[in-house]
Amino acid sequence: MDDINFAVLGTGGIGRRTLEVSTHKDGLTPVAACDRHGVAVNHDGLDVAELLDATEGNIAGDGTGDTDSETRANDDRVTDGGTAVKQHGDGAGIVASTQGTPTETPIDDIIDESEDIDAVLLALPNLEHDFIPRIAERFADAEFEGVLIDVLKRSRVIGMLDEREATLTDAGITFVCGAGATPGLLTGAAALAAQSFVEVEEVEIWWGVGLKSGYEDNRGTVREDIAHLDGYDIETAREMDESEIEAVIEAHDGVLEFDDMEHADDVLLERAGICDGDDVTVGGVLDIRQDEKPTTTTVRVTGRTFDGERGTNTFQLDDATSMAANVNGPALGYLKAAVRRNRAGDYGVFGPAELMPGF
Ligand SMILES: NC(=O)c1ccc[n+]([C@@H]2O[C@H](COP(=O)([O-])OP(=O)(O)OC[C@H]3O[C@@H](n4cnc5c(N)ncnc54)[C@H](O)[C@@H]3O)[C@@H](O)[C@H]2O)c1
Repeated sequence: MDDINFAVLGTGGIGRRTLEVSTHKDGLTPVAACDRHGVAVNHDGLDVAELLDATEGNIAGDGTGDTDSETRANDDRVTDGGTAVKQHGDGAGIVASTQGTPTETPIDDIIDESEDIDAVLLALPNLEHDFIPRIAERFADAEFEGVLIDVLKRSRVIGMLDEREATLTDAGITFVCGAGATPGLLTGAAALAAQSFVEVEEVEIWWGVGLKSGYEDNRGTVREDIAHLDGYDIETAREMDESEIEAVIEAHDGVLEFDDMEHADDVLLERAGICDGDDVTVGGVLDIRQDEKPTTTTVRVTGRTFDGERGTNTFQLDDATSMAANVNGPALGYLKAAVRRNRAGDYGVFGPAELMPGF
């Protein structure tokens, strides 16, 4: 396969690691990246090592995906407990890199360069449900022909992308949604595990994440997960200030447990014809204070075989594999699969299970 030039929107916890993992994969050249305040573009290839050094502990964002850069640009609060790490304001994020330039329109700046970009990975917070679908529309309006891929989690966003499918198809865009770990790797694993059965009764996804870098480096992920806790939703989580987030983490001793989450694995498995979305459950445990996973990530698919047996196929991730490895390896793997489809003229909206053996 020919080389792939790609861009990353959002260089927070996920986006930074996307760039790093891509340097270990064949044929992937990162040519553009942006965060809320800055953009870096080099069509010959970004210097990933320099960009990562410059943004270490220095993510421009608070995990809300706020589009209101005016107020943020003048906000230079130090939010890391008093050390000198900048999270907001002048010099935060990509603009700290020698490759970065400040901008108030980071996404439009990438869209302006998109004629020479094959694929764009969206590693943005999704605390406004239609944030990512609206960005997809902007790429389509600009006549981008290529791949868009996100790692979003919420079930209802998939419907919003489906509503825009005709626009995306007409533009020549292949959009892969929910292509991180869960949804993503684990959805694909469930689709594979289901192949033994002629009827799938239940899919149980149970994840464990230990975030060695904690809240500071994974603001979008942690804030969005808090929205799944009892008593919270996406609006309340978006409005919380940093001290309120820290207080929730403190009240749970750093360990947040989630049952029956609204994760898109259900709609993504249903749209691939694997099972009914109602038969899919997702839960897990997030430990924000240590590297070790609090529980082993497991996918259990229970079904009936053609010859009358009932069984459960189980897929487990090794506890040694980090969230960053399990989101970004698959995201870039799905990106490559999507570029193959796009180059073959296959456009529209796809989930990770649709890129696996059919059911
Ligand atoms: N599917 C999965 O398995 C999985 C796992 C982990 C995280 N995620 C998702 O990945 C996403 C990113 O999480 P994170 O922890 O990296 O977030 P983060 O807060 O660390 O980083 C977000 C980045 O987006 C940038 N950004 C925000 N608003 C922007 C705007 N309007 N324009 C341009 N850039 C903007 C910020 O500056 C920052 O660089 C979240 O939606 C999270 O839920 C998915």
